[in-house]
Amino acid sequence: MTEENWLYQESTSKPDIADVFREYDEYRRRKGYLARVCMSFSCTLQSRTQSSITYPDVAKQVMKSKRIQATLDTCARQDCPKEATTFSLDNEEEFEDPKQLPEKLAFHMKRANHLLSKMKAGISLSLLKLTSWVLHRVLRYFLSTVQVHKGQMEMVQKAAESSHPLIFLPHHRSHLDYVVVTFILYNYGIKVPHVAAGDNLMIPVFGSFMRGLGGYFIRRKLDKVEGKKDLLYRAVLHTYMQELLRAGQNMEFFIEGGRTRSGKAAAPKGGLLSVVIDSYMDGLLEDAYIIPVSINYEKILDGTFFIREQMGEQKIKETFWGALKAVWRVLMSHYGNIRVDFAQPFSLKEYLQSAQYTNMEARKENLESRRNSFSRARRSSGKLRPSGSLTSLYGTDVVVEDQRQTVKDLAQHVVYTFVNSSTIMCTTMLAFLLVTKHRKGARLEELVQSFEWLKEEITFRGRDVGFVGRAPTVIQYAADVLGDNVVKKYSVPADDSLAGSEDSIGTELMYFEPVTCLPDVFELRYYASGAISVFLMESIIATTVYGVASDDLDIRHISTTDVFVSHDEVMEKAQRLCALLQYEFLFVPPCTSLGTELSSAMDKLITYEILREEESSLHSAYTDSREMQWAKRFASSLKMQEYSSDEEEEEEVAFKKLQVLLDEPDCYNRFNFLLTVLAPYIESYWIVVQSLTRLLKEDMPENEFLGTIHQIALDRVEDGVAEFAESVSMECLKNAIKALQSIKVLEIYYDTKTVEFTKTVSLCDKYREEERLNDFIDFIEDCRM
Ligand SMILES: CCCCCCCCCCCCCCCC(=O)SCCNC(=O)CCNC(=O)[C@H](O)C(C)(C)COP(=O)(O)OP(=O)(O)OC[C@H]1O[C@@H](n2cnc3c(N)ncnc32)[C@H](O)[C@@H]1OP(=O)(O)O
Repeated sequence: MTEENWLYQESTSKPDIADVFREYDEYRRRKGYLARVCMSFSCTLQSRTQSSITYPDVAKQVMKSKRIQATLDTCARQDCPKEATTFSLDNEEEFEDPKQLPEKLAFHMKRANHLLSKMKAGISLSLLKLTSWVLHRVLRYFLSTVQVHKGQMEMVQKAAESSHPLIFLPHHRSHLDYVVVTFILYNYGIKVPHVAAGDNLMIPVFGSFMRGLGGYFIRRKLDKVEGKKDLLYRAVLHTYMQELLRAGQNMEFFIEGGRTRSGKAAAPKGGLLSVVIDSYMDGLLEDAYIIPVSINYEKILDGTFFIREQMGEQKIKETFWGALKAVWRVLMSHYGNIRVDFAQPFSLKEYLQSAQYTNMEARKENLESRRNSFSRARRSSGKLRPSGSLTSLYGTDVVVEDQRQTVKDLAQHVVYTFVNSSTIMCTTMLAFLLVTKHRKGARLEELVQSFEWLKEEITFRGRDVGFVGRAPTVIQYAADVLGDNVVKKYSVPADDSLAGSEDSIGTELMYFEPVTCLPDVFELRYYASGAISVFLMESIIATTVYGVASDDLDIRHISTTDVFVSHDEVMEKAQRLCALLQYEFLFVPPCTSLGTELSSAMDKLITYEILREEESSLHSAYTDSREMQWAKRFASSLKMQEYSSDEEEEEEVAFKKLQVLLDEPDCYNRFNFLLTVLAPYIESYWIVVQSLTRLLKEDMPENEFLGTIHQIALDRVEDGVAEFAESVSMECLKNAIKALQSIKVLEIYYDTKTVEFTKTVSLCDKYREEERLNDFIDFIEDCRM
């Protein structure tokens, strides 16, 4: 048996994991020859067949809907010479030339029909059957298994038995994502979803297939002209989705709005999700089940498209020939195993109700009154009304901020769930170890030790790993799957200085070395990113402790020096670090407080004996005057004076301090490991904040600023001074600018003095003082390894 086959057998030997290919084969084998031939095309894994499921065309209902009628009226009136102030159709006398109205109405009606026909899906059962049959054969060319968790599939099937639509929200990594999700659902006898596809995918032949398999096409930017809402387009999309939901159709969309370029989840978009929430608010939908999905690959199929973009190059446009070439490349390669995780389905209704209790009372009242007012409106006269929405995509006015937050919260909850419930594949584990613990490379024995340690850490934190088997075999397999451009694998004689093990002189040792130079390092980092979420919060605390104690802490070797940091300073600065990295990671779900999560991460570091907590009073706690001053400032910011009016008492307030213990190898290694998890990001952010001093002299066009910092990052790598080559990541630099804007260090405005109203970056007033800006830069500088 070859090594690969062995691993294939092993990886599906977990009792709760099913391989869709193998289940299909066994099912067909059990059925006998005749049945096998007859059911060749229609075979699904479950007794419930797809033939009993219907996929109605809702186009007629869309065009007849009140929302579309009212929007047509609005658009027609907007085009007429004199604007009307009301949406009612019976106000024609207000126009200079009432004859124009029907003409304009007809024009917009034609446009609405055109938009809808370009958008809508047309699911064909025969095409689904044929595609499933083809996929069962073709996918095996380049995949070993498509694994699902049996318990999860049972939960999804149970949810599908209810009368409510299922909303699948997957993490978007590859073009194979939607194929695999529909393929699995089809095979498990679940109604396949309608999937929102960006209109860039409307390419000849492929586009038509996609429609027949559930794809409907949406613009990736709703409004063609910036600042002007395309009301008709929004209304068509909104109504189309609502009618699908009303008809009980399942849905799927990629809430991040595109494939991840870094391997991490991107900030979610709220447009399509707002329609689902709006449908519930409108009373059109009694309930729906939300199902976050994560699709985990051993090797990503989409090649290295993201490397170009991380290096600052333009995205390549999707074309027919490009798609054909990609299919051919995929068929000629091997991509190992895929594991698809469906998180526990949750009821939208229950989520919104519990959000009402946990979130602000005000939001609750808004939602309630909104729902009630809509029900009243529907019961009242049959007159046309604009049906403008307050929570959603189609708002005739501005979406209320409070309602927008409800949608954002749900979107973040979904992203948090799919990131934190994803299975960690063996390639991710190997890449993660190679960018953190073994950046300079390691012998197989060393990697085996680290691999087993990492597996234990992952499973201890309640996450699953996507393989079974002995670590040495898994590591070698993972290195082969990742390929030579990511991990170099070679043999070295045991007496080589690299090997260094005395008892193995004369034999050969396997040595693994990550490729850490540009641009290939982005591929390595891409895979490694999948494991960051496991250690994220602990890494934030470790990085902050290091930042706070940087003057006294030398992490180059084990040290027995007593180093103390203030507990509250660490907590406060950790929150600031999270705010700075807000576009890189989602630290906590919206229903949880960041402070609580940081505290429990700190408790973990205390348990590992990296930190020791000590209680002490303010006046004796710190010999260092900087910390003393900080502690006093912090005390006053906590409004201690409310409890103690005189200075004497304030001085006696107990403060927690933390001793940093790096005298044991285990603690020292873990602390260093935690620092390396975030270190490349810190380096990118440091490059950006350092460059802020340029803005002290004058504001800069945003593109020029971004270009300058990208060039600085590239030069640092070329000059050999960059610690991490991946710090040049364009996505990271852009995220840093967005975060600085969000925490009000930077502001971006349109320069009206230029002809094209150039987007310009400038420092916020507070940071125009050099001293203040330097303080801020120092904070990031201190966190750098
Ligand atoms: C067996 C067989 C197997 C084979 C099987 C094959 C399957 C064959 C299927 C093919 C399937 C392909 C699938 C490809 C996969 C992709 O193409 S992924 C890319 C396309 N998908 C997406 O982007 C989905 C997520 N994106 C969104 O939801 C975005 O919001 C939209 C709808 C695209 C719009 O984006 P945008 O124009 O950038 O605007 P955005 O700022 O998000 O907001 C738009 C409006 O939404 C509303 N909105 C936004 N956020 C909020 C909020 N938080 N609260 C309330 N309202 C909000 C507002 O009205 C807002 O307008 P404003 O009031 O701000 O003016």
